[in-house]
Amino acid sequence: MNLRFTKMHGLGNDFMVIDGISQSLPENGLPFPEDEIRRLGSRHFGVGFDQMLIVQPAQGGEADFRYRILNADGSEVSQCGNGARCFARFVREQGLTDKNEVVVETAAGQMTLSLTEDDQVTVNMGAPRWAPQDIPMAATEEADSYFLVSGTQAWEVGAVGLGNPHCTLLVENVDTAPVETAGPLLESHEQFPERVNVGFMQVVSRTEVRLRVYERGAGETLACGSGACAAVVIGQRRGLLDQQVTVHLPGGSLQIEYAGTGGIRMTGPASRVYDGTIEVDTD
Ligand SMILES: N[C@@H](CCC[C@H](N)C(=O)O)C(=O)O
Repeated sequence: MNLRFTKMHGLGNDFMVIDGISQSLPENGLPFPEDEIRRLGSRHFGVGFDQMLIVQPAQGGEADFRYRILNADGSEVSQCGNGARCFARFVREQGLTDKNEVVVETAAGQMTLSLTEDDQVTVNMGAPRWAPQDIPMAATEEADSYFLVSGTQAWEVGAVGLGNPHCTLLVENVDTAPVETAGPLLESHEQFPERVNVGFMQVVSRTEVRLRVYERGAGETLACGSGACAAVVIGQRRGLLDQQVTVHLPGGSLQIEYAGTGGIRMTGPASRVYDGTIEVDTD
């Protein structure tokens, strides 16, 4: 069987997007087994992506759609900020909706996505969850920062749940931050039972930061939307940042706004790269 897909990206965080509304998928909603997702995610042996996104009909309530997110290592997760913007553009361009405001359900709950006239997408990412059990993280009580120890190394991080787990370290300069070495150690640190996305944030001013993210299940990406939201609310909690912050990532910039209550708003672009077809083994 042939399956159509669209390659998209949000600031270089790239996705293989599959329309599971106009194409029929297996009963579990997943067109590929985990090892095949890993192969397709490979930049040498497959399509190459950070995450695969699967668009499905909503299961109920007031949502317009449901979408599922799979990391390049095949693990299924509940939140993806850049993916949400690409998802919104995808359902409009595929003609699956004519709405400019789309409500989508994910395993993390409902989100509202708004397509703006200047071709940007704003996502209400929901409220930050600080309680350790909601991140989830092993810690006796909620704190502004936590010390994580691994062997002879220790790091001070802020941690927050946004439907997926994040921790963020403050660094002097993101260009020289130990992303390739500390990233994997912290991603699977024992205090994060579901692993964690690891952000390295350089505060430039109260309204501007630079950020690199070592993503759970994907390694360092050119941008991480939920990581940008996490870094901003962690910086705000420490009194370092204002309500509106521009986050510069290797792939480009996002605008993040959080007033201390309600949801975090993230605004940025979403781009289509190409449409393709792939043969799926149905045996
Ligand atoms: N790139 C994403 C986050 C994707 C999921 C993440 N790797 C996880 O495992 O939680 C974003 O833009 O938020």
